[in-house]
Amino acid sequence: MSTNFDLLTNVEYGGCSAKIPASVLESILLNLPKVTDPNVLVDIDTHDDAGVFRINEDLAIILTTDFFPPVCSDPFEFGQIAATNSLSDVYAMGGEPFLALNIAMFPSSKIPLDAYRQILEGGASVAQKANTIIIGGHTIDDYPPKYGLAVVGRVHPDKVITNAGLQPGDALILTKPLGTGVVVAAKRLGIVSETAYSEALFWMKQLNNTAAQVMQTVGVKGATDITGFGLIGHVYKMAKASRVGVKLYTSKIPLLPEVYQLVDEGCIPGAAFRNLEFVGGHLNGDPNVDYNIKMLMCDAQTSGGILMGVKPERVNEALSLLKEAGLTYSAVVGEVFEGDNILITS
Ligand SMILES: Nc1ncnc2c1ncn2[C@@H]1O[C@H](COP(=O)(O)OP(=O)(O)OP(=O)(O)O)[C@@H](O)[C@H]1O
Ligand SMILES: [Mg+2]
Repeated sequence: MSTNFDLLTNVEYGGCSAKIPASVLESILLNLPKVTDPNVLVDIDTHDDAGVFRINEDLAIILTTDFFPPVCSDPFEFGQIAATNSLSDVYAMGGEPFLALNIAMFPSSKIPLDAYRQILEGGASVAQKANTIIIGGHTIDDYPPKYGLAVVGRVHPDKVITNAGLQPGDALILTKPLGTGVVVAAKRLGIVSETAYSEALFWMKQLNNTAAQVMQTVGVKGATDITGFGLIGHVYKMAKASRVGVKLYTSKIPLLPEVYQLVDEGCIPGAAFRNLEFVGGHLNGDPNVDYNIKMLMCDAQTSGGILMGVKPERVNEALSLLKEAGLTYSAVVGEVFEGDNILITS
């Protein structure tokens, strides 16, 4: 029998907005022992999406894990979104996932067990779509529930895409609309329409697989997926790792339906303010910049799109391929320059 248990009644904040603030994470990771193995192509030094290890001259493996509390009411959809988000870090590095483990925390005495079954089924359905085999997992009794995957992917060692690979002159393309954090907060408050909520869920369930293929086709070297630190936070991390400056255009940012109005009415989740604080003095905004869009650029995304640096001569090709693949909101949202600041202009 299937139960209809509303997971959102059980969490204060879910999805990638449950991550600890980026500045706190950075200060903790600084103290971990340094990695010296020459086969480690990417480690935590550059705060990238996943670790990459070279097996031989034709193969490197990508390893990543992500899990979080519910971001939507329906258990099956939560499983789908959490799995899509976990797989995303492999795609962001230009790879193809193929193996995974379930990682789950579930309060077996507080929530009907059937909801757990549905979460795992949602995850399994996405893994299947991504040609990824789930070969095991781990479950802890814990409240609130949390779910995600540990994923192994593969990539050619010369085709690894990193957050340190942006080059001055690159155009920045974003593949999904922003505002999932705002929509989920508004859903809890009962102030978002069912249509806008469904649209947010639709985008959180879209795999970043086609974006990864397009990146390889047009020779992208620098990319990341936009998640808990928001567009601004992830751009700042990329700019720092790539030693470049980035300019973002508020008028070009793709947004989910209703989110501009919701932010205008004051529906701004706390994570957005933490992300703005993280970038702090490195952000130089045009004083006339639209405040609501600036806050949406800070909104913590769950299972967000890929932000990729594309050579100007390949931009039209990349945009057509992304749109043909159904990523209809894909747009150039900024550009990379020699420097070290994040500029926001209209
Ligand atoms: N407990 C930890 N131990 C070691 N490294 C960590 C730990 N937590 C995070 N990291 C590292 O910090 C960096 C940033 O982590 P974060 O989870 O923000 O990246 P991410 O997986 O791309 O996020 P998202 O899944 O939201 O896209 C990564 O290099 C990650 O491996
Ligand atoms: Mg990531």
